[in-house]
Amino acid sequence: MEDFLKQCGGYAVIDGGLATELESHGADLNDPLWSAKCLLSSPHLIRRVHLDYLEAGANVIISASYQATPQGFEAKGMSREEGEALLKRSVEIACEARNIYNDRAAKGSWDVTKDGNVPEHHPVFVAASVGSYGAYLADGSEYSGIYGDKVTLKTLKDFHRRRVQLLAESGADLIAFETTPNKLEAKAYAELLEEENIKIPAWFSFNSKDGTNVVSGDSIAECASIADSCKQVVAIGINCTPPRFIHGLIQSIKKVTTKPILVYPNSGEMYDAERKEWVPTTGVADEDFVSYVSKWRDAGASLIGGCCRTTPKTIRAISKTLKKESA
Ligand code: MET
Ligand SMILES: [Zn+2]
Repeated sequence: MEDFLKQCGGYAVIDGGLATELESHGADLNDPLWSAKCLLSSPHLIRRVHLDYLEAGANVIISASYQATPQGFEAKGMSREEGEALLKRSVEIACEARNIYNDRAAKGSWDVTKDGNVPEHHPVFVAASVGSYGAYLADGSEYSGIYGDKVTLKTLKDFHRRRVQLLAESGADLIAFETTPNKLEAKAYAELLEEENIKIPAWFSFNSKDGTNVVSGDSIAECASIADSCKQVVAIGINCTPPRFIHGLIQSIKKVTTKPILVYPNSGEMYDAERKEWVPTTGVADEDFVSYVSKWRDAGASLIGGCCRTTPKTIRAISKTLKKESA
């Protein structure tokens, strides 16, 4: 990760919301598989959104496997082999987007973007997304972190094991454990990475709704410490959390780790778990989002991007800000 950050000029740009951007291109993700539904119906659209993020300046693109699980595909009537192939496909699509991007860079044949910017060629990592158990349940519990007493460390490890094994062999550069809502799940990830002797690095990213704790109420310091103790973890941070909470969370994480810190907040809009939709008007405008970027960087974040409801426009603005300041 240190080398990669150096190649990126000190700071890396993470992509923006994948699922919500797919939706704004007309994909209907009202399904337990969420963005993974597009692996079946419109892989070309996933590739296009990855490419849009790359051309906007992203150094890390995150695959469409957030809510893709062997268990979820099986529930759709697919065979084990079909489900596993689709999971790997999510990473292949991201790698294809990177190839197209590198190819265009080599030939200098960019699509000039709407605002007249010519993209620059930059290093790219493909991250394989792993959403939480709560994301698989698709009942909003990834934002409550409350799984009930029946869900133990073993339940979570068994649930995640196969997907993690598959993604580790998929050609991705790292595994992105995203939107982790509690410390039990962080512990499950850390133990799995060691038990399975996973060869690619990982990042652990948590979500918060109060700026002090992760969504379950577990302390961010405890969660970040679990990540810090795991040797495969190369970066620790926060995603899908309103921008206003990020600064304080970076400070809390910094107290317990020297590993790079990543942040990719959502647009600040609220998610209505019952209606399964984002409530507009509750968020911050792109310009306001970007005005936070240098503060996050100064507080100690070295990978910065956006999560749900952020767009290539947000990412382009983040990239410009970071570049300006490291120049
Ligand atoms: N990388 C995932 C996405 O943008 C993160 C979702 S957080 C609920 O689709
Ligand atoms: Zn999100």
